[in-house]
Amino acid sequence: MSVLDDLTGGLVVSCQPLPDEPDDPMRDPYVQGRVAAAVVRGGAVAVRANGPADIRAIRAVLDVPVIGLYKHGTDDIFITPTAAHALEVARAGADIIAVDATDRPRPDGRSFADTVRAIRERTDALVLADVSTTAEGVAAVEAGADAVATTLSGYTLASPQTDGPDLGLVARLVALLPVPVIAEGRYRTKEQIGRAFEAGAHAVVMGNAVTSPLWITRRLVPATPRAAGAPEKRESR
Ligand SMILES: CC(=O)N[C@H](C=O)[C@@H](O)[C@H](O)[C@H](O)COP(=O)(O)O
Repeated sequence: MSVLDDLTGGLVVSCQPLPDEPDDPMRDPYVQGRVAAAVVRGGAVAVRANGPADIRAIRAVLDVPVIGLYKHGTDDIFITPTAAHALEVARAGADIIAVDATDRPRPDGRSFADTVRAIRERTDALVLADVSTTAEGVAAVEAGADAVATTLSGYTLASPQTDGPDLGLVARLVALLPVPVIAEGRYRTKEQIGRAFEAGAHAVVMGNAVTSPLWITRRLVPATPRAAGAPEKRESR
């Protein structure tokens, strides 16, 4: 029995401030802990969170599985770029560590397979490979990943740049891989969640559409007459 079984057929909610918004008022471990508690009360089977401080704050108040990651740096690979980042995530209480497994150079020069080996030597936490293509998913499993997520489709040169989720990638990975495939990346609606499960997803991760008031409000405001001529990034006081 693995912690991945607890995610089966469920909604995972990603509780993170907006990455490109240093002043996102949600950037606060206490706040993310409350957000995580709320989504679990609403039925989320697990949460995904970024950085040791947020992961610790969430772990302190919740028993559900935590998928942890550590966004760091300005290189292409910034989701848990090294084994050292992964171990910090595990120490903070994550059960599953999300690691960029795309086919791009890693900042420390190691391969994804080496990174997984180094993680395995030091922790029992599982490794979730965040990929953008079918080939990356296959390679990630060969390298020892316990599960694969479509998180990075749409964010690499090798993947389609679409507004919606990459449901085709979910289906292709499910057909090829012996490990759970998690659908993640731009899921916004119940219909998209349903289609991901029809494609064989083990679980679906939803982020900003649930947990970012800043992101949600910015998408709604342009529909109002007040928005005409208003400065683009206006925040409420
Ligand atoms: C590409 C990248 O860095 N994705 C990150 C992964 O952890 C997060 O910034 C996303 O918010 C999250 O995965 C899900 O968010 P949404 O459901 O809004 O796509």
